Amino acid sequence: TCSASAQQAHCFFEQENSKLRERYHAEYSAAFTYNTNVTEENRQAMIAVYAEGARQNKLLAQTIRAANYAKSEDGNIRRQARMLQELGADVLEPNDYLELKNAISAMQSNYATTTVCSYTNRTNCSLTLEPHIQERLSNSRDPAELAWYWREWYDKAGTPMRDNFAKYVRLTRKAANLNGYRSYADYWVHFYEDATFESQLDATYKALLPFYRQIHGYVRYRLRQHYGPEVVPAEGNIPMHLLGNMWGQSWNEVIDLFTPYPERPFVDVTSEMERQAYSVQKLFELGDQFFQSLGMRALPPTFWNRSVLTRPADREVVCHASAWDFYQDSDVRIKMCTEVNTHYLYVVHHELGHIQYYLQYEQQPAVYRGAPNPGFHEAVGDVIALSVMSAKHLQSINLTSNGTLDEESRINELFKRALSKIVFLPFGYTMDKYRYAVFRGELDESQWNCGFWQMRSEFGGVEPPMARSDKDFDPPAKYHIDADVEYLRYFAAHIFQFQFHKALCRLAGQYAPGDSTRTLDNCDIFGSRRAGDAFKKFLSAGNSRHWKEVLEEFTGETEMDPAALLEYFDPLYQWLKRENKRLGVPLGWEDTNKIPS
Ligand SMILES: C=C(C[SeH])C(=O)N1CCC[C@H]1C(=O)O
Ligand SMILES: [Zn+2]
Repeated sequence: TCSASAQQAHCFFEQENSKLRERYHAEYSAAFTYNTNVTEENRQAMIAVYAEGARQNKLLAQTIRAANYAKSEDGNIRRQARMLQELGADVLEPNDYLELKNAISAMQSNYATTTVCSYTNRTNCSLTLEPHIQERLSNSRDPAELAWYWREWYDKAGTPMRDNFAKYVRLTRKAANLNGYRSYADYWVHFYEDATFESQLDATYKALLPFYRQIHGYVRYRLRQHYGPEVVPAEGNIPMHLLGNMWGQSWNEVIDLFTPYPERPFVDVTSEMERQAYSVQKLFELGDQFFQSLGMRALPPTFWNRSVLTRPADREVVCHASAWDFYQDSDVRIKMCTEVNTHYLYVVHHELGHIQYYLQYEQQPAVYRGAPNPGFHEAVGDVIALSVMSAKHLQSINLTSNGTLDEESRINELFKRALSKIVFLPFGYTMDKYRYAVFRGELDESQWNCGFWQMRSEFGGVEPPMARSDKDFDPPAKYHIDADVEYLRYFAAHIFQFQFHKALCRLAGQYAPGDSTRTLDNCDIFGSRRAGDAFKKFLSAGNSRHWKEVLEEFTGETEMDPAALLEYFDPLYQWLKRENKRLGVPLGWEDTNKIPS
């Protein structure tokens, strides 16, 4: 046993980490069974396994506290002790814990099983978000049809979940307070190990707002030209049902409505993939080959036979894409309802980024098998996707003919990328600023819905297609709000990914400051072992070291910094400022009038 050995603390944590491996394996196995077969029996079984894990984690935290390991003179022991003492919801008494897990899984089940009625055939009420509703939001150009699907989804996926959400707010607040946090928001932010991270979030949003206002103004102007002044205001909020995404978080699905140079050739990857009869399997093989080209890990055989990569015909699943680590040796899987199109080409790479991170840090003790900054985990796949989506790479895999773009095509491409990367920022900012306000009691429960839309308007200049009130409850119409998934990680990832991209492109010889033949937006790191080595070193540390240390070794920086993002998009930013001035496009927006003032 450990007590005899001189390295008592190390022996203790080695033992506990091997037990954690088995507990995490059991928890993620039960959760995967539920997520890939949404039944009441599987939901209950998952909650039972989590409840047992919570009981064990509580005992472990008490033992660590009693032994005062958090004060050890060994930094590694201190770090592990501090992390394992953070109990989160596990601190709750068993009945509160069960009530919380039941509320969250009820919201997740509702989200996963909600179907809506067809606009064109009201007796058919079997339409699912993926693929049916998303296809209509991307391809319909009828504002009435788009408003129909928007309202159907929010009324059925959001409003019925108000009581579960209220329970979730009450019980997460109780857990946070029992753990010594002022609120669940403060508990969420502590994972960034940086007391100033929330103010950096505010500063980054403000730094990018001028660029976003240029995009927002131009899109509103072009949408108004297409749909007319009855549908799109000249200076007000953009009605979000026109933007090609249920939550207005990315607008690239409907870029054909506002392509800067519509006569210029466009890299329409979706139709090219269809023409070449691409399979779902092929999308994952592309991603797998990319990581292998960098000298990184190949997908293990178990990935291919244990993942759920398309929606099964015979059972309900949680379609929202996710990557899973079963805390064994290379037992990693993805669950998603993949379709063959550009959107899922991105999502496949995003999820494979999580998988690669799992594989790179799997030698770490269980407690360190995670990212030191939640934003890192969400950035890995996106960095690879930045190379994949470049004209140079798409040509190398025969998905486009021209690998180098003339200035006008380049503006089209940069605009399309900005419609997901820049447009996303006010959305991501609002997802957590709203929940922080709710968790901190700054937004009264009577204002939970109107406050949500007020913030979407204030920070992003978008609004619902029709009036909403506090009889509605719209936030749970977004997966992450049902599933208790914090969102700052995605905002941070949208900034970090350009810092990673710049460092990797430089290592791959694909980028040099001031060299117009090697710019960030046409860099493709495919095949670069130098880039791969640096990425492996960064990822394999897992959560064993502070994120600023591993970031500095990787990119030379110690902070989240939008400079690389702004450099990537600079040609577009300059173009938009000139074009909006030339067209007389008004910038900015007023408060929404879709909520009672
Ligand atoms: C693809 C995933 C699973 Se981690 C996701 O939730 N994402 C990826 C980008 C933003 C966010 C979203 O869909 O809201
Ligand atoms: Zn992700």
